[in-house]
Amino acid sequence: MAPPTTLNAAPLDIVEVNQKGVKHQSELAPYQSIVTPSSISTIPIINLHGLDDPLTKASIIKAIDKACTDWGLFLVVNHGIEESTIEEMLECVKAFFTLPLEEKMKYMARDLTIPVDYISQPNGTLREVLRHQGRPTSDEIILLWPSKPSNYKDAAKAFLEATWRLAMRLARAISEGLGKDEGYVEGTMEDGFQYILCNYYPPCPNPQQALGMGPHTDQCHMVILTDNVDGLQLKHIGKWVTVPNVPGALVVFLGTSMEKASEGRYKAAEHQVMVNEKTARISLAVGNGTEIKGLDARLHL
Ligand SMILES: O=C(O)CCC(=O)C(=O)O
Ligand SMILES: [Fe+2]
Repeated sequence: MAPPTTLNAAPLDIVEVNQKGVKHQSELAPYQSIVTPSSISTIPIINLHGLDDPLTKASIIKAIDKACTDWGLFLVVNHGIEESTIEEMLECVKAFFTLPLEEKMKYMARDLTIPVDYISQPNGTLREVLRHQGRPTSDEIILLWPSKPSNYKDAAKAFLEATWRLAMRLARAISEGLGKDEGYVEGTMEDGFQYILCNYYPPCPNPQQALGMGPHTDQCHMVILTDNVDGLQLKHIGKWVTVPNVPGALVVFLGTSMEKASEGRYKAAEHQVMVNEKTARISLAVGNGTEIKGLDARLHL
């Protein structure tokens, strides 16, 4: 068996980021002074193959603990979610956002009791977002999810269930990395809440002058995210670092309740989103956390 590996992403230095079309720091607006020129700034990519093998588990747990401590964000490969499950969900979400506006508007929540919502251009951004609960769920809730494209409900159910299983595996690994019982974090997620934000960012002719989403942290234990192109940025030691879109990898980052569960050892990842001049970007951000009930759950979306 191959030893577990903690691969390092290519250094996010100015040259590499420039090759991706982002301008030099001095040409950017202040909030986009983003580039970390140091080659030591490499976002960890953790290979989860071997996480269930007693021989290799400890070193993977150590790598996860280090990534959580140093970054609050890491990429995972061999994460156990089928490529086809992710692809189908991305395709469904893309198809949803290409529907006519009046069709999408059917999902605008009329009141706070409805656990599905579509918003066009929140806070003056160009973004569109479809968001809904993944857990707890029921046939009645799933009925409210988009009916177009026709496979949306099945694709979302499969994707969200697989994502929750991955969140549980990571919760166990994180607990051990914290020196606690394996079930420490998982125990707080027994009747846990899960939500998905499907974000669509159209191309923007002046990407230097706009942000897809401003700086924030998310209120959950961990977000598991996939996208079709770079755009997500993490604040790391005072600088914005672009999180690379690595084929086959998922992004994992910590939310505010994990900061609390870790008694401050880990920090919630502050992040923002850049827009792209040429390419529309879709991201699926799945928040996984503790139980949240009733109206609070709806407000949390
Ligand atoms: O689009 C992204 O990469 C991040 C989205 C995000 O931060 C969110 O939905 O809370
Ligand atoms: Fe976020």
